[in-house]
Amino acid sequence: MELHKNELLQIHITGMTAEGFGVGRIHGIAVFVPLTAPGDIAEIRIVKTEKRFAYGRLEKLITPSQDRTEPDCPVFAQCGGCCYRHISYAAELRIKEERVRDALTRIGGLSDPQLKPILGADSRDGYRNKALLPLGQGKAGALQMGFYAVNSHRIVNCEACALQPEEFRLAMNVFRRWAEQYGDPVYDEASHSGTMRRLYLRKGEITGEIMVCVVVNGNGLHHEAELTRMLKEALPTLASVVINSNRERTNVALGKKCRTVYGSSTIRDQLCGLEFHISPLSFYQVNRGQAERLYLQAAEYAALTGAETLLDLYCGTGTIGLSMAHRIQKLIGVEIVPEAIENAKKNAESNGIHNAEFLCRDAAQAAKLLAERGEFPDVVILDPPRKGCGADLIDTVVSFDPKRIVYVSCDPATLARDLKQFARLGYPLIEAAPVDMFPGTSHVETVVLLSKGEVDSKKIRVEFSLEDMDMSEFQDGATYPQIKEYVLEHTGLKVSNLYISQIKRKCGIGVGKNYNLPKSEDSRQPQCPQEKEKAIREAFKYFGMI
Ligand SMILES: C[S@@+](CC[C@H](N)C(=O)[O-])C[C@H]1O[C@@H](n2cnc3c(N)ncnc32)[C@H](O)[C@@H]1O
Repeated sequence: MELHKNELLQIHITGMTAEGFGVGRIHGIAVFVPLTAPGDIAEIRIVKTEKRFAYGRLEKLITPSQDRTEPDCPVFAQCGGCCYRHISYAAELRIKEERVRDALTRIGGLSDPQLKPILGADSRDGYRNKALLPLGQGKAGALQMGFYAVNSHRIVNCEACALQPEEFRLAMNVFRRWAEQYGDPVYDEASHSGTMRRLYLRKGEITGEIMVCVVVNGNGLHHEAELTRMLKEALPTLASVVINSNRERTNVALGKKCRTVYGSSTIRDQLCGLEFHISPLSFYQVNRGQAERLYLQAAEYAALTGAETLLDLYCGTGTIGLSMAHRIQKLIGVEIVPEAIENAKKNAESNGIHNAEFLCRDAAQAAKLLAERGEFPDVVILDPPRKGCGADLIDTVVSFDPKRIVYVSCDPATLARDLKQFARLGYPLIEAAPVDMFPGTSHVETVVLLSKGEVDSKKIRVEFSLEDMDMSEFQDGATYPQIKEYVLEHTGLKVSNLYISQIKRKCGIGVGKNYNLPKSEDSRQPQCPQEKEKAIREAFKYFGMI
């Protein structure tokens, strides 16, 4: 049976995708429907069909899921920021925990991963200490500021975001007023013209210090002094106003150059009883309260005795390692962003920590350098960006022969991929603990312990069968929607299932025997253009499929 565009059908939603779309099956075909929830029985209209799945639009709820709640945000349906404001927090946590388990079994090949119950947050709202808000021009010329709609670069205008603290609402308000009177032209992505690209806000939750940064296509703004004056009036704890220059024609949000217009070039916050200085370009966990819980879990897994050398790879401003520095002999932190390393050194000094060394390098290169220096850390902490660690780094980390490896990840798919390699090299997963760092949104963090030694063979069996899986329409590794999302996010290109399946064939990755093959020898199927092939291959690499 096939599904047809515009068909009106009934569906029972049984699961949720990583992007936060409800998913159910009609005639055995998976249908993804935004704004639905597991347990919903709904009337939907098919809006797009692919060979093995389809997208639907919610038309009418017939029987709502018991998990449903009334969304408390006026732009929830349009905004790509949150995807769970229509269900209870308990249901959100259940879905996220299941997502981690699913990645560990489906991608990581673990038949029965040891998973702790997910660590939920005290509050779903007001937790974000950082917001990077794209700016645009509305139809009537008004400033647009908010988040992008799902899978697009269309700005959903927002006056106040529930995830953010009150000071960000005030800063946004001031910026709008200032822009109306004094603002430079808003940046236009298509023509790469105009000046104001983003409003970037940060808050030190404990100190209350606020940083306001404007990202510009150029060197500055014509009326910076006016902006500072208006911000100071509205925000008594304003500590820093910064201009970030980003002249690149890319989706990368921040440029490399910052100029402080007012106050300090950093703001301060406290984490695990220590004080941290944070530059605009340095990574800092967006949910401070949950970061403390995550670090506590990481410390428990690290099981430090006081005698160890601890290697903190991807250390940012040094937060994880420094929070454990009093329980070790020596800390080595590695990070690629120079400003973050400067912060880390200052953070060690201002907290009176003298057993730390920080290296500004690529993690894989630094690990090799340490091996050459004959430094063999006893415990390694890894906290990479979403793309994960990569094979080279994993090899070097294993060559240190550490007692324990603690891996903190913000992407269950790449975590699972990397765990598979660690397991092959003798470091199986002992336990994983999901932590909800980003309530309301689709993201979930996980901290895991890997260790050598005798482990129950049942827990580390690395094999799986597609037939066992509930989501059997998916191929090995990432799903087609995940690949599409990755490609769109990283290159701005839209790729079809046909193109993905063509490149899968080229790479020797299994696709269904007749999946997307031309119906006859001489039928003229469009061929994936080179640019898209490159982007799809990058996505395959990212998900560990090649
Ligand atoms: C998820 S953050 C973790 C930061 C820190 N551990 C924390 O908890 O705040 C990942 C960090 O890795 C850094 N990074 C990205 N690619 C890197 C690379 N190839 N080598 C070293 N560091 C890298 C980023 O700049 C960022 O600070």
